[in-house]
Amino acid sequence: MADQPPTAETLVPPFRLRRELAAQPVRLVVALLLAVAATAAGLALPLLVQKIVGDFSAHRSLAPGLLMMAGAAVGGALAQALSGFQLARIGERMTYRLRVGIMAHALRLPLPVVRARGTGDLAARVTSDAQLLRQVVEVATQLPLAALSVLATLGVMVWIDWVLTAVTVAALAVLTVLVLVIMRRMRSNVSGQQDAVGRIAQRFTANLEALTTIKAYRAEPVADRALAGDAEELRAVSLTGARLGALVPAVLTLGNQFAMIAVILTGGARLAAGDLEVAAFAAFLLYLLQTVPSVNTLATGFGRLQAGLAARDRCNELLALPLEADPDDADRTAPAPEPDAPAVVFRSVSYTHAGSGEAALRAVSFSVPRTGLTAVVGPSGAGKTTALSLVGRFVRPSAGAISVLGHDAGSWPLGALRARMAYVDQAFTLLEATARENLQLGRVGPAADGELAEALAAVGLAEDVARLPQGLDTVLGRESDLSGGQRQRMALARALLADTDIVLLDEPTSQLDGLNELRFREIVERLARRRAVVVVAHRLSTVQRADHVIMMNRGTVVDAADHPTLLTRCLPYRELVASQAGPSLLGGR
Ligand SMILES: Nc1ncnc2c1ncn2[C@@H]1O[C@H](COP(=O)(O)OP(=O)(O)OP(=O)(O)O)[C@@H](O)[C@H]1O
Repeated sequence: MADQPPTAETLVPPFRLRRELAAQPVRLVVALLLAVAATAAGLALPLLVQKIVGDFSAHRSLAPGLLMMAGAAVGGALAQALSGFQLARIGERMTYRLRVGIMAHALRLPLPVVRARGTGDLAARVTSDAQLLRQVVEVATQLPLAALSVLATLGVMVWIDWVLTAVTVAALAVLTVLVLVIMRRMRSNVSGQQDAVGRIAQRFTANLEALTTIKAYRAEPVADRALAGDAEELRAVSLTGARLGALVPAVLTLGNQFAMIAVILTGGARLAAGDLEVAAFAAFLLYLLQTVPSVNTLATGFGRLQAGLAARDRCNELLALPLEADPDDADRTAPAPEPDAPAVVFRSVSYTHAGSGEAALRAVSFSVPRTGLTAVVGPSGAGKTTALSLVGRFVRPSAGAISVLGHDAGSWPLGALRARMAYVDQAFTLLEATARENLQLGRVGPAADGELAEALAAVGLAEDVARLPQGLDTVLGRESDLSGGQRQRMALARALLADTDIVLLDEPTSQLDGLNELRFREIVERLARRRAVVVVAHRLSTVQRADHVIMMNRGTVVDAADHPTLLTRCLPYRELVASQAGPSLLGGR
């Protein structure tokens, strides 16, 4: 069903890190055990060094100690690599689920929300935010292990010499406080950086989409300036982040040096006093050196965790946006169309576009018969496209009621409502998919080749499609594209094949030549014999043949009747027709 996300594997919002990590328990436990083994091998090394130094002093054989050391080193490295790979698999699965989940969610958001957010910004969540979140998997497992390693090392160090350990702990405590203060500020900075990335992506995508116009008007410098402004914003916020980030290794180095000097001075004094042996001091120093990477992992890991959590919040903010379908849609069954009810009825419908101060439709009422051609006419900005959007429930009325096939539009599950309609928009949009796939959008089952050929012939596209490099299986949109008029006819063929009760056509003849306009009229007349065809029309040739004409102006319905009646009784309609056709056409059909 069209309203369902693509696979059972997809995410149920909100995105929860712990749930994702726990989704593959065996793999996670194996990864953790391998990481523990690698850490243990690392911890054993200084003890083995201590043993070798002791064996050397006591003139015992060094071979067993050296063999054990080599085994611990190689085994530890192997365990670390395997653990990393298992974690990567968990991370990739999680990122896959997040990406698919975000994309599925974004496709199901209301159109005005998607427009307001911008395509580039939404794309940034799937690309850079998901990537940032990906690294959290390693970090989330590295952090406890690093903490464990530091604690275990400290334990062994206490066992070797508690005084030196106390000195080390004091130095590390100062270090930790400083790093934590920096990390807290990094999270909000990462969020700011990702917002800025989204803004750049948004403007860049919009500019690429408008590239023909930009080139035609030599507007590259204007676009450059705006893009450079966005890039500058990102640079500024990233620099603040870089300043914070650069502080971390500096503080770490300082802290480590401080700890080392304090330990060497204290250890030297204790050696001189005879309270510490050389072998124990050597082992202690090795352990101290070994805590350095773990402490570094802890500090940088917290930084990456903050970045990942900021990205998670941004992803969850998107996933929390309500979908356009009602939450109970899945549980509702579609009503059966009332046999004698009109196709569409508007009762006092008003609508104001988000962000617009003025209503696009004001208390609009009209009815579209179950079969026949209904033309919606009126000057530019009258509200014709808005009315069509309300029928398709791309937007919902601010006031009033819309009924479709005898039932309140709200009582239809969204997917079932749209399955009753074919829609040809002003842009004659084609998906980046094969001609065959484009033609079959909205169909429940695949169409046979004969059926496709018939639809293409009806719109005069059979030869054009045959000339494509792979015919019906040519991917449209990039190298192989169609002309504006061909796209328009493709969209019409799609509407023909969809076989729905209602066909909504928004200015479908604007790019058709004389012959194809004639074809279009024939198709519309054929369709209108069995279905309700609503055409937003500017061309008189379409309007004159309509069974029913709805005249709109400034968001209201001025009058509705057939063409001859409107000509006689509706002055704005007469004026509209006269402005397009001249007085000679005012005579009627
Ligand atoms: N996305 C939008 N956001 C804000 N206002 C909008 C939006 N789309 C349309 N409008 C406004 O709503 C009003 C009706 O627009 P609509 O596109 O429905 O008119 P129309 O009759 O189809 O015009 P045209 O014949 O020029 O296509 C206009 O004043 C327009 O400026």
